[in-house]
Amino acid sequence: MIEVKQLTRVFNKKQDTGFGIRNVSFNIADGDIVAFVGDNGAGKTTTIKAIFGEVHLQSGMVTIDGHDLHKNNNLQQLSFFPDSNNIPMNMKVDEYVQYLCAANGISHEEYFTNSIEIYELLELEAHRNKRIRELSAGLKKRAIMASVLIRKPKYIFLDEPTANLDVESKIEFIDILKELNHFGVTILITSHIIEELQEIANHLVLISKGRIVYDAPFDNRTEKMIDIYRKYSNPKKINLTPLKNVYKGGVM
Ligand SMILES: Nc1ncnc2c1ncn2[C@@H]1O[C@H](COP(=O)(O)OP(=O)(O)OP(=O)(O)O)[C@@H](O)[C@H]1O
Repeated sequence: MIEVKQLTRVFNKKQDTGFGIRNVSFNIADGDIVAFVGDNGAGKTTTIKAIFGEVHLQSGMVTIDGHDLHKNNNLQQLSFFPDSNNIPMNMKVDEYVQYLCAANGISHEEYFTNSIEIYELLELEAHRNKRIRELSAGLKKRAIMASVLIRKPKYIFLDEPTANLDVESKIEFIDILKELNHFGVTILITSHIIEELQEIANHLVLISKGRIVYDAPFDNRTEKMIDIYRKYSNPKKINLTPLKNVYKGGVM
């Protein structure tokens, strides 16, 4: 179990109005697929980076099975699937994967054996010696997925893994996540495509303006994530008057 406790990071001095996250707390039980949902700028990436120790916190801590996540190599049980802009573009795919394996205590033998299977799964074999910046958006996501899967982590945190993917690749990624969960991998995933989260999540955490506004188990057979989002995230209703003013005389 991962316990996220009272994480606070505000990015300017005005604690009341500054952007960031405030007292973010929620638990991730082993075996869960947590949908972490919020609008642009709500604080999802900041929270995930804070969990991985990549954001300096003003307060809060994260534990794994009751122990500090950031001590005794505990963090190696987790793997982060970052946004494609946050990966080293000049590295070759295989260099990137090997680097992350080495940094997370994976032996060269394990990297070698697993990489053969995972490159085959993700159809990356022909691209492993290409620089990441040369890859299409979809292939970059596959390279990141390879770096995650080869390490066989117990927990995976995915920040918009399906953004920019075509429909077929999205379905493949979701199928991979479902299968990983059957193998006992615990998952936290952010996405703006709520339909795909509806399909796989069994726990929903909503964040709005840096605060958790909803945190509960989710049953996709009886609940609609979009309805919970509308109720708790309080999305602003767009003022359509300017559009009506432009179009009131009819179209060209
Ligand atoms: N290093 C930083 N310096 C200043 N402000 C930051 C920094 N990192 C994040 N923020 C601000 O904190 C808020 C939360 O950003 P974050 O990237 O966590 O949102 P998000 O929910 O992941 O959004 P998106 O869906 O657009 O990716 C935003 O207003 C963002 O501008």
